[in-house]
Amino acid sequence: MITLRQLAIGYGATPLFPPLSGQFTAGSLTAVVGVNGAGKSTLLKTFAGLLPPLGGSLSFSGGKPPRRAYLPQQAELDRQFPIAVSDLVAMGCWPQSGMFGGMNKRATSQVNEALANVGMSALARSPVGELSGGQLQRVLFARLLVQQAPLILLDEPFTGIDSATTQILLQAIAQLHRQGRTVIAVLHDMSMVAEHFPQALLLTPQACHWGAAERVLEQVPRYRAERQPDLRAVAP
Ligand SMILES: Nc1ncnc2c1ncn2[C@@H]1O[C@H](COP(=O)(O)OP(=O)(O)OP(=O)(O)O)[C@@H](O)[C@H]1O
Repeated sequence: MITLRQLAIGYGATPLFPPLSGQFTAGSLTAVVGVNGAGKSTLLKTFAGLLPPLGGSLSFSGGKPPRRAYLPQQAELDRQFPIAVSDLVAMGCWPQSGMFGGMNKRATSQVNEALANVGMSALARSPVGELSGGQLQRVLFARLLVQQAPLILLDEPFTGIDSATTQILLQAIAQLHRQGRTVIAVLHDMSMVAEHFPQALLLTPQACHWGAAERVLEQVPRYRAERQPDLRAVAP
């Protein structure tokens, strides 16, 4: 679905990591990992069409970019915007209905279903400004669900989020995967990657590693070190 050919990204003349080539196949579920500043968010912004590549190319099957649902890091969102929870979620219907298309029955039931999926039905009429960080993240996920985009881009969706919300959002991601969406998520928790993500892409300034998550994670020193005690435990 997305083919990278010698893709170079960054903000100045120097790319953040070596040119990247490969493919995100349709329906794949990939975690993007790497240390702080490796370029994970920048890569996602490039996929979202918010930043042009410095070099190489990014192409999509079908010739043009598919509809993309992009969830940026929470810090980049304006919490003070005066809007109710259900209206924020309904904004996810705009790509299909148009901004002034109004909410038909189908869109309304999509919004209600998405809020139920993330356990937020009871707060549908609450102002967004009154939500906790975890509640806000659930609502933003509900907005993402109603977008029904074939390509989903998630930037650190679990950072600073309580464990109950994390479990709900992991289930929502698994559901998107079962529906055949292509999901690319920036993550910091390597155990979570190992458990829930079949594919991984590790970015470092020296080299990028891309493929089956268990093999890619072997390249992460911190993850290898954490697993050493387990390996010793099963050794004869
Ligand atoms: N708008 C910008 N202009 C110039 N440089 C930027 C800009 N945004 C980020 N950078 C720099 O680009 C590099 C990569 O940033 P990016 O946010 O993509 O890293 P990251 O891997 O997502 O890090 P983190 O895990 O801390 O979120 C960093 O050195 C950062 O300082």
